[in-house]
Amino acid sequence: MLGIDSKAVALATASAALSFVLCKRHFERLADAERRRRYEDRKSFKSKSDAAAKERGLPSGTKLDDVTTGGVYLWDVERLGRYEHECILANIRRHPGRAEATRAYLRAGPRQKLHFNPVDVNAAIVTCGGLCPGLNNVIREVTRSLYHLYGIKGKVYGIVGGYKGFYDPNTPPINLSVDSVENIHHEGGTILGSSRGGFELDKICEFIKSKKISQLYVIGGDGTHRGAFSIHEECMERGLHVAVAGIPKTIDNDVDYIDRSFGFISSVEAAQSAIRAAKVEASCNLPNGVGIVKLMGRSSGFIAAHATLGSGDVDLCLVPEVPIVLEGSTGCLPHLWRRVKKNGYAVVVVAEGAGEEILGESSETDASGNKKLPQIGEFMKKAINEYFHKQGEEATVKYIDPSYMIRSVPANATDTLYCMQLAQNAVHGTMAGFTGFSVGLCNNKTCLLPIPEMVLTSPRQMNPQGR
Ligand SMILES: Nc1ncnc2c1ncn2[C@@H]1O[C@H](COP(=O)(O)OP(=O)(O)O)[C@@H](O)[C@H]1O
Ligand SMILES: O=P(O)(O)OC[C@H]1O[C@](O)(COP(=O)(O)O)[C@@H](O)[C@@H]1O
Repeated sequence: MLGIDSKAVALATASAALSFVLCKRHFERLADAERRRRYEDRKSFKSKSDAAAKERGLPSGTKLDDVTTGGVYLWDVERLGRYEHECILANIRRHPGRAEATRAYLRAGPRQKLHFNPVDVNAAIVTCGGLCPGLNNVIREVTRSLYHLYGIKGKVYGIVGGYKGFYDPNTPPINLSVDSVENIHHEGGTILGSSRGGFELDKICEFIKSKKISQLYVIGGDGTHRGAFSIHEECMERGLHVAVAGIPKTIDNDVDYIDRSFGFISSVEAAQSAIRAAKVEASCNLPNGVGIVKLMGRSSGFIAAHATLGSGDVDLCLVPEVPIVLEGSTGCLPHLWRRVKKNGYAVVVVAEGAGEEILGESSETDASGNKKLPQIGEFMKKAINEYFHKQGEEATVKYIDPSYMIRSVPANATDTLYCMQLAQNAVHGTMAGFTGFSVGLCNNKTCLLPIPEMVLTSPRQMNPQGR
């Protein structure tokens, strides 16, 4: 009797273990398939954007390995010994079992030898694309560095309203002086104004030539940097003696190679008040309150993810990098239902570029050629209402879109300091004669970065599986 029972127990245990293993394998296979699908999605997104970049005739990312005034600065570490400049190793991560080329960037900072005589320097500053906290700080610090650190005797032109301001008679340039920029860093936006679209290389170069400009500071995102590099190349072509420096601006934090873009931290901070408001609305409005906050992030969810993690109050965060699953065991609607049933309310943060796989890609574009985005916030509001209705209850969904409020705030102290470092180092770079470069924090050190390479892999995305 005892023998039969123990056999039965052993059999039952073995069969339970087997079904556990099979079940586990099944779920592992499902998880693998999902990971694979996401990987393929990301790969096809990247190859599409690379193909689009090629079609639009963007710079191919040529590497120059010499330090000249026309140089772009990306070196193999083995060759660093040939130069007297300090470099910062770029790709410090090593994948086990994979050989990697080591790259390094030229460290930014003042140089002993100046290429330009400060007496002869006329400069121009332009801000392009969407707004971002810190634009005024950069304008202020470039102007102050030119006059205070290097004592230039020429003019600093503020180009009004983006690239068009180089040639639009309705928006003539303004003169920037140490006095006129003294207090601008307390304000959001840009005192110069900005715009999308409009880039007439010939007219821009004509302006540069006619005003005898020898240094151009271009503050903008990947589109603006593509323009900046074209200006640099055209100036070289025409034999104009001009140093062109980019200062990367993006509220979305999607310019590649840099640790973070200026203004990003201020925006994440500004998003906190919207999330707090959504929480108050959701928790006070019965029945079943849900607060949705839409944040910027065209093709990457850096702001949404950082604001979410920084707040600790968000139940669901949707980003472009992770396809949205609405229903089913891993669906976000049942998840929200469970959160509301447990806590009485729920808070959702959604990046504006999330959910294209559900809503489809728009064929419309803005003046710069950036594609318009479907209305994911409104879509989620409707989907949540319908889901609760299907469960036999009503939800009270409040939708908040604070996008412009978040990018129009002044820079906080951290970004103010960062903007100062970027601006000063852009000026150090141009005064030393470097051109066609951008400046940014790389592994926590300010570096001069090669524009063609930087724009080739921008916009970057978050790695949802990253650490
Ligand atoms: N490939 C390019 N070559 C030259 N100018 C460009 C290019 N792409 C965009 N621009 C110009 O740069 C400016 C800003 O571009 P936009 O895409 O709106 O913002 P961002 O620079 O923030 O990406 C616009 O005036 C646009 O016309
Ligand atoms: O409505 P606008 O001014 O075109 O700006 C909206 C877009 O600008 C962005 O802030 C990014 O702009 P930039 O690439 O110019 O930094 C996106 O997040 C957003 O989609």
